Amino acid sequence: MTARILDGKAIAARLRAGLAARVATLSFQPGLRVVRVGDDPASGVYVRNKDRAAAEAGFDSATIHLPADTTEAALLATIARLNADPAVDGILVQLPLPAQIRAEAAIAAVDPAKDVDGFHPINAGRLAAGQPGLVPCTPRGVMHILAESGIDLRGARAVVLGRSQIVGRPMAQLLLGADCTVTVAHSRTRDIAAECRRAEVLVAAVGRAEMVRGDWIAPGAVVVDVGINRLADGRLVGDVAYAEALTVAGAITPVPGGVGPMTIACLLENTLEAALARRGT
Ligand SMILES: Nc1nc2c(c(=O)[nH]1)N[C@@H](CN(C=O)c1ccc(C(=O)N[C@@H](CCC(=O)O)C(=O)O)cc1)CN2
Repeated sequence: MTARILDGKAIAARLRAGLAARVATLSFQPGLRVVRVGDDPASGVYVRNKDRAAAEAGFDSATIHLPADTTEAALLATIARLNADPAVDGILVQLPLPAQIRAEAAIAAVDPAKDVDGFHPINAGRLAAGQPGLVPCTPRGVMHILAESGIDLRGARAVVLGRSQIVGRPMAQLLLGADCTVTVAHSRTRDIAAECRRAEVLVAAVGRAEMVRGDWIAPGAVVVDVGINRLADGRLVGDVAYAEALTVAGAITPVPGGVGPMTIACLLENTLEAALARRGT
């Protein structure tokens, strides 16, 4: 058996085209500002890709690039200025941040109505309470892939591997909201492989290259690989050993070309939503 490949790149392209068509009907351009601090090379690529995707879809997008020695107070002042700017609908602080800045302080400084990353505690709380709010882009992208691929989640046993604020926890909330029975497995879980083997839907978000082996996967399971790990030889791999998983899973997202492109498409979706809500349209 070879798993069906869930083509996130194609789904993201369709989502972006749909968003561009909606933006073209508006009397204003939704405004997005991405704040990058320092010179992390991977962040440079992601920020450029976000900026380009936003501009292509008709958003008013710009990156604010601050030096690596920026203080936390200076970053918070930049965020405060963007919070107060009526032309700005969405603010995103690219992670990781340099060591002298607490990510949680930067996240909490963003106006929740402009928090297009969905990381602010107010938006995280809304998601946990089942209330509408801005949802983190990567988990939102995973839900789009599953929906577009016709995967029935009602009553499914889902295992989320990883408990980060950015992916694991919101992912679990979204799957719960879609009527899955959800287990969150993490570094202290006693037998991770056994938990994964129980999954009909397995979402791997641990940030460890190829940690999930083929024999951790139940035959026919849907495997969503959120990991993006650059190996020493330059290859990009996920958290799942892809070649092994292909022979066991029923469906799988590749890396690259799976969840990653959805993160950027959902950032645009969040920005449009924030703009429509803020401007009362
Ligand atoms: N403020 C945020 N910081 C970070 C987030 C985030 O959602 N908000 N997520 C990641 C990085 N990220 C977006 O910022 C991101 C990572 C990867 C991709 C992507 O499209 N990956 C491609 C491969 C790209 C490559 O060749 O390197 C793929 O998977 O096909 C998009 C966005 C951490 N920081």
